Amino acid sequence: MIEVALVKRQGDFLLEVDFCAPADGVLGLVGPSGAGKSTLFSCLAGHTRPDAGRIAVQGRVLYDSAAGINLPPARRGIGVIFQDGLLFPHLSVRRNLRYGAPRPDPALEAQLVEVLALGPLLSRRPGALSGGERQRVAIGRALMARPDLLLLDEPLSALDGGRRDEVMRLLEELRATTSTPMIYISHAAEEIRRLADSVVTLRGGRVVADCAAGPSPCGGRRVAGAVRWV
Ligand SMILES: Nc1ncnc2c1ncn2[C@@H]1O[C@H](COP(=O)(O)OP(=O)(O)OP(=O)(O)O)[C@@H](O)[C@H]1O
Repeated sequence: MIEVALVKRQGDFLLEVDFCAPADGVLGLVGPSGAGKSTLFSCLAGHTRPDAGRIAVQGRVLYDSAAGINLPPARRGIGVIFQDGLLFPHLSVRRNLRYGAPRPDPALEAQLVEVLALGPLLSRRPGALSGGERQRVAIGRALMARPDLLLLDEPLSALDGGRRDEVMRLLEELRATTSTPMIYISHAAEEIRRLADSVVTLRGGRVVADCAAGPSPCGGRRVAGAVRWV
């Protein structure tokens, strides 16, 4: 279960959300520009400290203002992937991948190289990769840490049509083959339709309960009405 209840003020903007979602599959996070998606992501990843609230993933508390808990990003077990697949430019693909792992993990590395088709790229540096290839490496590096949760912030938006489709197919394959839950921000309805198992819609810093609810994964304790099971 992914449990999120938090308040964060930024200037005139107030993010105030309270929802839960199953910790498997893909949760789509959608909403118009300025709705607070990136702010919520940043709070989940630990880059922004909420004013109050609680965040837990699989029962593990990452942030709890009442209990004085605020784990730093590196201890949250969360992998983050941004639009432009930030990689270390001076390291080879192989070393970028290994950088993600807290300790050597040859079995996982081999699996990811296979699934992400990185074999021919391993000795290249990021400057010699296409956008889609860079994004595949970024996904691999995040997964090398065996995260409890993967956050993807518009991972396809910097890619052209062909590359976008290539990485989308890969994400579909990952959803089917790994047990790592993902939260996926996108403006593209098509991406959400293909990838997301459930959806949270943000508007003006709040979760909008605009869809019929299925059974609540947390016993109706939270605003299950805000989560649409697609
Ligand atoms: N440091 C800041 N200080 C004041 N306001 C901020 C700050 N950072 C973001 N905001 C405001 O918070 C609101 C939410 O921004 P956020 O980036 O989370 O939205 P978003 O849904 O991710 O938008 P987009 O889809 O355009 O990326 C916006 O109104 C933004 O102007």
